[in-house]
Amino acid sequence: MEWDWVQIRRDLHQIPELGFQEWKTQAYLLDKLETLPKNRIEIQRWKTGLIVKVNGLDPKKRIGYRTDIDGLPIEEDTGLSYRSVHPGKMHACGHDIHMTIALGALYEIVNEPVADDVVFIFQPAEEGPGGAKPMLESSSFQKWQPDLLFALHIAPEYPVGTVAVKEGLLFANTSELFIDLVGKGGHAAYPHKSNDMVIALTQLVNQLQTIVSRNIDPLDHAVVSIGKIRAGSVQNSIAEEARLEGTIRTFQPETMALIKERIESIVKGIEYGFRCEATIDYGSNYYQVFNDEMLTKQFIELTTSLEDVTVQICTEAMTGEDFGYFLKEIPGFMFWLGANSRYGLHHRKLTPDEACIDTGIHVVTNYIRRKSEEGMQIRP
Ligand SMILES: CC(=O)N[C@@H](CCC[C@H](N)C(=O)O)C(=O)O
Repeated sequence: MEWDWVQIRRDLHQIPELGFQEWKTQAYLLDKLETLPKNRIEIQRWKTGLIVKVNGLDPKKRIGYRTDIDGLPIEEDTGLSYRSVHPGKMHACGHDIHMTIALGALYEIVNEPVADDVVFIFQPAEEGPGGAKPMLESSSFQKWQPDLLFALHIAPEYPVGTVAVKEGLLFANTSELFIDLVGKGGHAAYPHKSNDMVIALTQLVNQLQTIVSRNIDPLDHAVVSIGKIRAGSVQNSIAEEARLEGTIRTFQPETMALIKERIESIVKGIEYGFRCEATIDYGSNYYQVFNDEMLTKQFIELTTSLEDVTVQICTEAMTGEDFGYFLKEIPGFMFWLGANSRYGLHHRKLTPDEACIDTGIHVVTNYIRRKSEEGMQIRP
């Protein structure tokens, strides 16, 4: 049976689910896989994710391809007829496209198998709390652990038909950041009898913004972004509690440690200065995405030879990806796939051009086929 990629993408787009809650998504993927010849594939469920092995004709190695499957807690504002039916949740990072491309490549390989086994990994919780690390450590993953692993991420800023990649560091080290402040609430007319957490929080936000500008070597790179703040409950009451939520990004692991040290000092100062109590939680931390040099070089060569695909060498980005944990253990790489959207990743109006799905399937399938033609070899 022929699959309609655009329809699949739209179906998935409508049902975004947060990390480790991707039950409907898993059921949808299983429904599709159910229609494939039973003797060609084997499936393992892992939490809300899936690991699917397409059996090779004469397997000498396992080639792995990974997609993430979760959505974000963002209210969609695209106005699309197939917009999210889950209020407050959206596929705003392109994982609906990623899943469709994975299904597409899987379908191609099932219909025209290669010599080697090909393992397709549908990984939950990339946006948080992080599915890659526990999945990598699971017995399900280890049963079919691939010898090499690759993945893609859509890139709204590149036109469709573009693959952007580089050897070595591609994505940053990341850490989430949650800080809670507790002071003393009271009537807005009696500020001297309270410890106002609105003031403490705004001071804290401003002071955190001095870390990159004043403590980090200008030749190094780092980001401290606060994406959400919350304090108080009503306009004429002094806020007793406040919370900020953000993220830290660095290219060097040591810079991450330095930033955390500075955050802790600043928070101590806020506690002292505003007579409040603070707690810091670093949430989930992701290891940098570091592309294997030889495999990336070879991927560039193999992809450059494709008609209608332009390969660009990009610079590293401050985005994070828990795919970095896989690459720490298994040789492989990640690349950007041009998706041409006026609005960027994590934007409520993100609208990737669906034409990128065909390019993605083509690039991924071509790499798997060419790699399998090499026999035992993993490295070029
Ligand atoms: C590609 C992408 O956008 N990835 C996310 C990964 C989230 C990491 C974590 N939740 C954090 O905020 O630190 C990103 O935000 O870069």
